[in-house]
Amino acid sequence: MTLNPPPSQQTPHSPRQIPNRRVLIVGNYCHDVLIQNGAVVAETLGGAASFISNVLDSSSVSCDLVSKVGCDFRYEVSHAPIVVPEKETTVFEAYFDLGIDGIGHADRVLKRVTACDPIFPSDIPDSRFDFGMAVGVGGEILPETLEKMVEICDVVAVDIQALIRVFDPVDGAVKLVNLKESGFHHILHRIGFLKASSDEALFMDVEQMKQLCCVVVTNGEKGCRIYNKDEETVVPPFLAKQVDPTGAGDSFLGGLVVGLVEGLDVSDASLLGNLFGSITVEHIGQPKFDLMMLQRVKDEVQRRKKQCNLSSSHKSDHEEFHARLSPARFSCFPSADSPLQPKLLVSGHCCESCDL
Ligand SMILES: Nc1ncnc2c1ncn2[C@@H]1O[C@H](COP(=O)(O)OP(=O)(O)O)[C@@H](O)[C@H]1O
Ligand SMILES: O=P([O-])([O-])O[C@@H]1[C@@H](O)[C@H](O)[C@@H](O)[C@H](O)[C@@H]1O
Repeated sequence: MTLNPPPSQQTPHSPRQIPNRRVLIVGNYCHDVLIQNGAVVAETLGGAASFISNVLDSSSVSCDLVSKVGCDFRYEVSHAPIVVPEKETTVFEAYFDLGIDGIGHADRVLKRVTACDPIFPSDIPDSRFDFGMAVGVGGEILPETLEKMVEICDVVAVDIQALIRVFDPVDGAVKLVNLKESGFHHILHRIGFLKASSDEALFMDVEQMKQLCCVVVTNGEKGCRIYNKDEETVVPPFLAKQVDPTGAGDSFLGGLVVGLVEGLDVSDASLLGNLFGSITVEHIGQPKFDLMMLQRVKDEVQRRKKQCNLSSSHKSDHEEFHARLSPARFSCFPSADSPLQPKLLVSGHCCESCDL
């Protein structure tokens, strides 16, 4: 599958002296508090920006990151955030035993407890980028922020959660509004990719959106599905032992963009997304990717590119690439038991039996 750039991105930009920087990530870091049976079981660095930059850094893809936190921010990160003195860092509580949440996760109810400042257009550098990633978690991406991103980036990938989340004024519970009523609808024809989980996809018209941009719908252990104009592609998952689902969608998007930056087509890049998503659910908080696994992935990506250059008939065949990427072969399952395991552990599923 090849991507048709949106019309706004088909026109060449005015001549530039300075080459593009690679990837711009826009979204706030946050503090995540994981709660089970009324007790805090873990406090971790969160926010889509943190999971995505972890994937990009691990894959040696250079990125700039624009994120805001308060003075209370308590993590050392490789991409320094803007510290807003009078504000607190965004905090999310994730409850793992409250049943179905407002956004449909059977295993997680999210509440935004505090919110740092939005990210304004003036916070974003005036450089040009190959890829922009609009990945807010707590409502920090404004329509004018996304407008600036589509101006300065050749292709923009958007996580729908950055656009459609609203927060209960009393307890901060996350709810979703339809994309049409989100205040971003007028910009959507200018973006390249829209990523949604299967629960979030219920809040948009996929048939309409796939005519405007490439839509990627993730579906947990079942992998993902790509909708691009009239093409639809199912991309199979990888085996995983789920411990904590937090960050899977973010790492997926990181893997997708790594693949695109490396020159893979969208369906092959989505396989990388599935791979990083599957490894993320095996960890609490930020996953540390195994160095040997990362090297194998790099080698396989180069091999795949050569293969696709030699024969266009390979392009739609995922099976070999999928088998060679399979993390089961890299024995990267976590070794230690985690405190969340008894409740959240999902036994591994075989990708061959996927019924997506
Ligand atoms: N239990 C799992 N087993 C294997 N892969 C998973 C699992 N959960 C998530 N993933 C991978 O991570 C991606 C994103 O997960 P998903 O749960 O759909 O997103 P979100 O975290 O936004 O709800 C999936 O498309 C899949 O590739
Ligand atoms: O799990 P996921 O949906 O990919 O993404 C998560 C967000 O939904 C959540 O708001 C945030 O607190 C987590 O750190 C993570 O970014």
